Amino acid sequence: MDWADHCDKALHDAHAAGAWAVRAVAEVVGESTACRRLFSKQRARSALLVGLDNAGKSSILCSLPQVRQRLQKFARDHGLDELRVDPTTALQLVKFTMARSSHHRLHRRAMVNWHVWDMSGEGRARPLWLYYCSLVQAIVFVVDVTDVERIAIARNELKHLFSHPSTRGLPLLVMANKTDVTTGNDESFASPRTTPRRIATEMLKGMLDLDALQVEHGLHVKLSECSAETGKGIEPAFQWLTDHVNW
Ligand SMILES: Nc1nc2c(ncn2[C@@H]2O[C@H](COP(=O)(O)OP(=O)(O)OP(=O)(O)O)[C@@H](O)[C@H]2O)c(=O)[nH]1
Ligand SMILES: [Mg+2]
Repeated sequence: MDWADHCDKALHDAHAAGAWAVRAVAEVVGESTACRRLFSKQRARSALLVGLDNAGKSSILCSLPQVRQRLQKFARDHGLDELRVDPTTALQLVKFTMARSSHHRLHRRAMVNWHVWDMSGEGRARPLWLYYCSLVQAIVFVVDVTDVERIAIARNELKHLFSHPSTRGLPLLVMANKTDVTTGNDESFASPRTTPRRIATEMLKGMLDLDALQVEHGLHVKLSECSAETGKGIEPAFQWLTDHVNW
């Protein structure tokens, strides 16, 4: 029996016996790098964080507890009173770790080491999105729900991004950000009599053509409300991504 057969048989037997046996088998056959990779409880995965300028992409990352703690330490070490998020120039790479939920049979509480490419949303920097999308396993698209005037531009940019063959089948997390902003009339966009000031999340799905994108490109899509200002909805959204990224 050669090595590949040995691994196949070990996997088959382990599946039959239950997940605990897979771990035991992994220890026995763990000499092979390929096998170690197969059974490893950690994965490095990359995501592209995009959306129009001022949508709140960098603020969202900074409000993740894993990232915020590191930034606060940096601020303390450098005598800074407050952390300010400036518009991103071109791109920045932000790394953090998140555990997968325990529903995965073989890799309970497995860890994903996220490498998130936080891209500038400025018009002239958007062509970079297409270059970086071939390097990632997930896409996060941030929309500012108060930016009613530019929602059509956001939709076109999202569509353009998913015209790239590398994005096919990738999980897409759409974050409806700035939901903390009160407008006096939350559903105002639905009423032609009032000035539209905030997009209701249930309307965003249609406005971004998410159903069509999902069907056309075979995507896993999740639309999440959030606020980088209050931190609400950010962790659960990234938890979804961590659970749905290709293992
Ligand atoms: N009220 C409110 N303001 C927010 C929220 N998220 C971000 N902002 C503000 O929106 C502005 C833009 O935030 P950024 O995080 O720099 O936006 P960005 O998408 O990274 O922008 P670029 O890097 O230029 O593409 C900042 O003034 C933030 O303080 C939010 O959830 N609520
Ligand atoms: Mg930014």
